[in-house]
Amino acid sequence: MTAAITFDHVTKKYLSLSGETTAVEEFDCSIQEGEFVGIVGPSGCGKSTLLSMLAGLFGPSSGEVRLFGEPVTEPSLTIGYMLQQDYLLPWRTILDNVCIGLEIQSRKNAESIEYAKQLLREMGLEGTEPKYPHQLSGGMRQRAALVRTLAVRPKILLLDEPFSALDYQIKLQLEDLIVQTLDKYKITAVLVTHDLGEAIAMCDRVLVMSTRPGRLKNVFEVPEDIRALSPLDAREHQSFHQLFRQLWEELQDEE
Ligand SMILES: Nc1ncnc2c1ncn2[C@@H]1O[C@H](COP(=O)(O)OP(=O)(O)OP(=O)(O)O)[C@@H](O)[C@H]1O
Repeated sequence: MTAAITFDHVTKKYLSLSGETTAVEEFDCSIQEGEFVGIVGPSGCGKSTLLSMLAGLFGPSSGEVRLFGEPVTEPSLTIGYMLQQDYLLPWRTILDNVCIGLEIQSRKNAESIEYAKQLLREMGLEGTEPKYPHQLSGGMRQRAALVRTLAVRPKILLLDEPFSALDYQIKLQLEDLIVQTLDKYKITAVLVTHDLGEAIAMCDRVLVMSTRPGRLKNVFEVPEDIRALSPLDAREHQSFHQLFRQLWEELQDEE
């Protein structure tokens, strides 16, 4: 079966006035359709660089990045990208904000607006359609950003530390919501995070990267008994603590 995502011997070097930086080196990995994969690693090891290449923002210096078997050459409509900041436009209502991707792609119509409204309801944002971003809490804004990303029906969702600006309780609620949504809409996802617990509680597999230049150092499968639980309940499970320690020790060697 063709993988949803393939990194094939990917190396990325940045050139700047201060010289050349090899961010990622010989990174090899395949992610199957419907899988949810976490990437953890020391600061600056190239995690965001990997997501940017998946999103088609720039290409690798060598090697190839493929989506469903096709080389990535430009930003793809099959990708949704969610960042730490919500980037909602303050002068637009929530409904107009969540429809912005549909507008850009000339796909805004009665059916797609109804779908956006359905997503707002599923994210617990019913009634916020006519409001403006400043009238919403941080957690609500981030949920609105998630709706904006999902409204264009991406096949792949990239999450770059999407919860790091939120308080702990809101973060756990959002983790749960995202896992349910990915499952419901059969979306493949990649999560970059510094929070090992978050990666274990949400993902099917966790990739550990080395210090820069980032290489794939190890891969940990999240046991089925954790994956069957909600991100909140997973944190109570014995296997969660074992895996947390393994990941922690793996990363200690890298700091
Ligand atoms: N546009 C750029 N030009 C030059 N160097 C860059 C550029 N973008 C990133 N880098 C460098 O490449 C390396 C990898 O950066 P990247 O942001 O991908 O790492 P990261 O693992 O996501 O980091 P963090 O965990 O701190 O967010 C870093 O050393 C960074 O300074």
